[in-house]
Amino acid sequence: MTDASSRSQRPAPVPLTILTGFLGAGKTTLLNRLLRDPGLARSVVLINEFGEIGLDHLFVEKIDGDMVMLASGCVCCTIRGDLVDALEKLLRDRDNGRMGEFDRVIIETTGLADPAPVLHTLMSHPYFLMRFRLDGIVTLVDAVNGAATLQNHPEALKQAAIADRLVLSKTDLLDSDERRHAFETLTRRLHNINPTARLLRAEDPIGAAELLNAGLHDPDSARPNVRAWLNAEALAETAVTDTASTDTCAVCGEDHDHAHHDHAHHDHAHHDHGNHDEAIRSFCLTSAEPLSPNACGLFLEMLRSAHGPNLLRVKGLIALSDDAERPLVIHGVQHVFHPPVRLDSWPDADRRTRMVFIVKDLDEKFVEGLYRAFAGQAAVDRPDATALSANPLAPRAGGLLG
Ligand SMILES: Nc1nc2c(ncn2[C@@H]2O[C@H](COP(=O)(O)OP(=O)(O)OP(=O)(O)O)[C@@H](O)[C@H]2O)c(=O)[nH]1
Repeated sequence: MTDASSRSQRPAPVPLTILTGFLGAGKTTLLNRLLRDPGLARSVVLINEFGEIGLDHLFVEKIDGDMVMLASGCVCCTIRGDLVDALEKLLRDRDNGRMGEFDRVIIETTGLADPAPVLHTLMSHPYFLMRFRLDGIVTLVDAVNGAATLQNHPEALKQAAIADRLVLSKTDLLDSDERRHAFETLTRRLHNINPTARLLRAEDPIGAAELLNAGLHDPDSARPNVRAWLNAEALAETAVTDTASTDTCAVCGEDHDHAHHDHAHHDHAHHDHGNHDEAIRSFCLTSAEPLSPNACGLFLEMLRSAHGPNLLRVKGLIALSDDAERPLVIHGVQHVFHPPVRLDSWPDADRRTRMVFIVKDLDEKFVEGLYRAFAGQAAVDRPDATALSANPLAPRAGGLLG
């Protein structure tokens, strides 16, 4: 059999959605509603309920038709192997006709889960990379208790930071001015944490169309929908090939001359953006210059190996110099990156490299500087230039006494 014919017989990858949110945020309630949507009639749901099934049970137990319950423990750590086993079993059962066809898999994680390791499992398993495609991360946030949860539980903050869709549940309980005011603050805060995610209310008549299909693949067309997936428009852009540009700060909404604007001083010294989630920042780097494939690999590897834990999510479309007509799609969650995909052509007229970063405790200037260095655009940065000019021993025109 030729490569081409075996490829053509390979089943299309099944879209996989991760549904997360803190304990009691309303995941199961939303899921029950979603599953009534005829568009999701052929979905399989993997549920990981913390502590609900003892370890002496089978690691996967088929319950209630298309529901599969994962064993006790947290999907992000103790049963990551079980998640792999459960997904492999699903594929085997489907391929062998032991279970019906399914069009989608939804994993509902326990509220205590860090969703990143679940994504790592999917992004680094060679067989799953062929059989599944990550469709998106839907995170539920309780409109009443969400602020306190974000404050006290770092995993909840991370669930919000890496989401493609943020769904606010329990908005029907906003029955006082105090609660409504707190809710407005919460929505602003969520937007600051993750401006690229669509913010929705569970109370609204939202269904599969609004919540799902948040991935790179557009089910309505044969082409990837990179623009919607990146949603770079939601962020201020930092043009790394320009010497200066005026941008709108993603944190405070003010315009700045980027070359002279020090975010670190600006937003912490003058603005109160709320809470310790200020350490989470999102930004978009753009560049009109194609990057050599080697430089691109080194840039991503350096970023990943040195700052992996700080990269909550990285998505990008990169122009490469070996074939500037075929951009590269990158997608990383912390230190794990999906194998990069080379597109056949640009998705629209914008031929610039665009990389969206959601990071924690990582300075945008650092990432920008690193990109410049690999793109061969290294420049003396401003603090160093100031240090030089303020140093009486630094060489200058006219000599030391000049
Ligand atoms: N008023 C109101 N109650 C809700 C809403 N969504 C969920 N609830 C209630 O909140 C409680 C928790 O909802 P679940 O759907 O079980 O939440 P969960 O995130 O699956 O909970 P865990 O699995 O324990 O993490 C239940 O009593 C729901 O009835 C909502 O939009 N409005």
